[in-house]
Amino acid sequence: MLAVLKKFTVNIYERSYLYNECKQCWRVRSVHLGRKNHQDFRKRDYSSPSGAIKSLRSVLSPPVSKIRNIGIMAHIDAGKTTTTERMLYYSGYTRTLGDVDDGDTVTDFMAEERERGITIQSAAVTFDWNDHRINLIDTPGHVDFTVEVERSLRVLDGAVAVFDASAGVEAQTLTVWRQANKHQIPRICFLNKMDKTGASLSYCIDSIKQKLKVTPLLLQVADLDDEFAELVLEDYSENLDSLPAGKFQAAIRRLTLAQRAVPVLCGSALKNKGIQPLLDAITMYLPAPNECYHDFLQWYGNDLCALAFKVIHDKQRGSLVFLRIYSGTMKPQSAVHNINRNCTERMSRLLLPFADQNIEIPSLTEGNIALSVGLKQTATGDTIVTSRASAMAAAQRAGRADGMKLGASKESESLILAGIDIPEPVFFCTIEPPSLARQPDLEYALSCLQREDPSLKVKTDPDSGQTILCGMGELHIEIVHDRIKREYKLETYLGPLQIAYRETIISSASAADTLDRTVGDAHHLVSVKLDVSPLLAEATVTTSVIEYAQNIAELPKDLQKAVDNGIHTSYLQGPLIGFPLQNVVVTIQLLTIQPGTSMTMLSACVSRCMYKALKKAEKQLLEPVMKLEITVHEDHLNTVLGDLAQRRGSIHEIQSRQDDKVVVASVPLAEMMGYSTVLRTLTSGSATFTLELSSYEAMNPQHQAKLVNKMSGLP
Ligand SMILES: Nc1nc2c(ncn2[C@@H]2O[C@H](COP(=O)(O)OP(=O)(O)OP(=O)(O)O)[C@@H](O)[C@H]2O)c(=O)[nH]1
Repeated sequence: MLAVLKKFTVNIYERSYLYNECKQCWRVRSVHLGRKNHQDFRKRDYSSPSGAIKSLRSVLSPPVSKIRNIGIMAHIDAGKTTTTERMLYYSGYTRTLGDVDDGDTVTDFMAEERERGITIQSAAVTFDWNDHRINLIDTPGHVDFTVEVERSLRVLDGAVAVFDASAGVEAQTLTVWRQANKHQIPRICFLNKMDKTGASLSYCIDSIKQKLKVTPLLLQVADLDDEFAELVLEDYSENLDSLPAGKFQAAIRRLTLAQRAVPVLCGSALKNKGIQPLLDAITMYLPAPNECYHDFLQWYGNDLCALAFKVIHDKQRGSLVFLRIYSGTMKPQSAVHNINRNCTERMSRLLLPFADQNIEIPSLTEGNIALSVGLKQTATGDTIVTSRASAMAAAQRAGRADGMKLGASKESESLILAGIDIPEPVFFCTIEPPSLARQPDLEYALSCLQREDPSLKVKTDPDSGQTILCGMGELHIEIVHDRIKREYKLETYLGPLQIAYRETIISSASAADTLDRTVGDAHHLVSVKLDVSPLLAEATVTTSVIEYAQNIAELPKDLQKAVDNGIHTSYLQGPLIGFPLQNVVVTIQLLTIQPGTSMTMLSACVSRCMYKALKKAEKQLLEPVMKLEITVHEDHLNTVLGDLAQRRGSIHEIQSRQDDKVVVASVPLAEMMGYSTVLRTLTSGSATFTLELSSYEAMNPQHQAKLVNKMSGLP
């Protein structure tokens, strides 16, 4: 069987191979469709949906083996939204074909998405295909929203990677692909835009092999090439019986689930080509929820365990929480327990995001995606169970399973389903309401948005008291600003966009400090001596690292916490221009506290002492350096490279992609402000780029001095 399957991976230009492949492709489909002769296959109409719109009454919980929780992931503009719209249309649940260019798609439902033509939030959509329930999660392609992608990947059992067939594997696809590898998600590839000039099957297959390092199984050629399909179906039809198609299908499924190979299909969503075979492939090759192993399921048995993977705020219904149910049953009008927030709250209604409507349902079982109404505290990434008691019981089982006695907090930690890696924001700016009286409205809007989007951080400037918005990119912050205006009817003012620098030290220093203060009747006296030194670690450490000299006896917990707090406070504001520290280790050499001294005074003294030590050390400013990938026509290459040189950019590689060049470079973020406009002007709008945080790197002394002067208000 494997020997035969290998034919899928050999030179795709060989006619004999192509014949074999189409033959098998046809066989797989004919078995799947339950059609026994070629005539039937040819009659299948791939250009219009089957029958009238389906009755939504048929929406009941299907058997778990018939559920597919699938994500669509890709580079920006590869056609995810168009593909999703076509799937809904062909599944028979929507009557009209939505179009991103006309702004009337089902999944891009936020106003910003419809206007900008990009997908910002992953929206779950449910529909049925060939007796299977498909829960489809559309994920955004823009690099500012990688957290959205990660969040949706967490709850998927399989994924479809959509490619622009004229571009092959692009930067963002690679990022999302790696994220999918991390979650071990079986995938199939859909080479979209085959209708486009410059679309190349061979180029895409090569780039999938080279960049994604996977074995592609090409499953579909015949559907796109009528002449070739005719050859296979008519002239060679007598020779098709050598291999049972069911075995082929099973082998492809095994390879896909084991992630040893990736089925590749092609089509054109815009021209309605290849969507039905893609839906067939999703049901045939991607796994059902009960085929995916999750460690924690053994602890819950039949109890409810679900993960909140998305929160949206609806004006009428309040917050709507998308949940992936891993075990048990969810019912409306019931209380559920949130392990992360240690609170119990009531779910009023349970909905199924079915096609373009939300359908009220009496219950939903494991493997499904539900939309709940009424949960007021649950945020993205929270774990939901039946009750506090069931969480405790599961925690005990988890403890027993590990064969060790776990502390209470450790037990509950082990029950929180794996969280999402949230990268540190690189941009920030102040945000102000139109008047002081509207400050509470702003705080409310920001707290709702943060519940939806964990990559959005909100802080208060300790000196000015201003609210600071921290985000993943210019677009991210711009969209938050737009949403506050649109959804919360609040006109806010953003300060200039600033870069989140970091600080570190490159030499050690020591300091001592004593705080002696009487407040009312209480006398507080504390003395501290400590050293700060650079932490020589390969990885970046942004949390405080504290060590105690050997002569210091183990501190009681409350004292230790007060010391931690003091150091943490200094860590948040470095000595140069007040940016957070990284890679600094603090060693407490001496600590004496008079009984009766408050913990706040202890923290204040430690913090002040650390600041003194940091001031003495040699300081270094670190700036975010981005990985930049620009796709540009070769005519504009030199102009783009010249411009990059002026931006302190280092070029790593220039790849050829047909008539285009792909420039891979690293550039300090400070040089990339407003780059999209500049690039558009330089290349007459023909180039595209992606930007992603690569690392924080030391600034050279001149740039550092210039920035420090600027930030300190010096000429
Ligand atoms: N020629 C051609 N264009 C397509 C095809 N599919 C989508 N497009 C166009 O490509 C553009 C992007 O399509 P979308 O469906 O919004 O892509 P997306 O991947 O969802 O984009 P983001 O949500 O921004 O990441 C639109 O202008 C579509 O009309 C196709 O098969 N052929």
